[in-house]
Amino acid sequence: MTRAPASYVIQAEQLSRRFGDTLAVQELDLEVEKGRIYGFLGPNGCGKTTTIRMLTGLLQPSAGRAQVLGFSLPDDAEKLRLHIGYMTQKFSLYDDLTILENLRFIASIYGLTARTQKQRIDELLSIYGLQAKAREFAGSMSGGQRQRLSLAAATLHKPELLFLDEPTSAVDPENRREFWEQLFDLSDQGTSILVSTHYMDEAERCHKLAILENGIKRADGSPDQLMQEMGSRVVEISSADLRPLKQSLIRLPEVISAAQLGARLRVLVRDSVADPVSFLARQPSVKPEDLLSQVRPSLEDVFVSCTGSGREAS
Ligand SMILES: Nc1ncnc2c1ncn2[C@@H]1O[C@H](COP(=O)(O)OP(=O)(O)OP(=O)(O)O)[C@@H](O)[C@H]1O
Repeated sequence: MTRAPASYVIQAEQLSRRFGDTLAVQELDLEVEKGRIYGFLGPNGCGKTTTIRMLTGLLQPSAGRAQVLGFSLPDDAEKLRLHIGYMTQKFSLYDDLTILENLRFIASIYGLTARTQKQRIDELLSIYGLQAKAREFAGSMSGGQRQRLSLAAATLHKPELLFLDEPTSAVDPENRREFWEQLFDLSDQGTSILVSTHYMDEAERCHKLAILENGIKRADGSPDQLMQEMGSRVVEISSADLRPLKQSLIRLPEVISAAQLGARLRVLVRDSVADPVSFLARQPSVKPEDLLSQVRPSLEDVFVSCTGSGREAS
């Protein structure tokens, strides 16, 4: 593989990883542009962490190659280390050190000089609202504070590329919103970010994303592009009796999924059906008084369309 052009911070080719009989990541091709926020969307166990660990150089791929910031992996993993930041799923700082001590410790690992260390730590404590807590033990912090400290630690050395593995799974919606504001600030300053999530609303905030299932990339592109190209259309039906309606529609080969949303049924119909509203209205289980309308797709619809996770007739 040739050296990655500067416009891409990650280029992976046929990257795979096997653990015994489990194929955690299968032949993944990936391109992440510089300065962008790129999302990995998928359920637990789909291979997000394994991919991130390979792209950070911490885990050897079973097959395939990647170039990250122009370094070839797995060979140049050690050289890559100082150029990236990695916020792991679990809080990986020391509970029995203070916030300040944690940051000083990380700064020393990155080899920052005493002067740069102090400057940078003061700056980060201020950006992430941790000054008042600086001398308290990390173990006494709230979920939101821990998350902000983890982000401060991961960005101490001003990495060009930041890997975040499900960074918001342990915090409330307000902290999640604030956290994303901070990610956009970093992105505006030129940091490229790869973030994994299983939240649709977070994936929708990314410039581009890949949808992963069972270690396989099912789709990738910008959220808008994925919604336009998802291969199905969305119809909502308001009806008095949604449960039996759902059971009957889900059996049709033209229907990808049917999900109840309050008093409406959201039905994904394959785009081989020219007029999905008339098609559904013709079904015997749909009553003349039911209201049908075609609506704009969401990222969740894209996810269901390309992973086939909506066919269970629950
Ligand atoms: N060290 C390991 N040894 C054996 N199997 C592993 C190992 N690491 C991951 N796996 C398996 O590989 C698959 C992908 O796991 P991975 O952690 O990458 O998924 P994930 O999408 O990050 O999910 P989660 O959010 O739960 O970590 C799973 O089936 C997992 O059990």
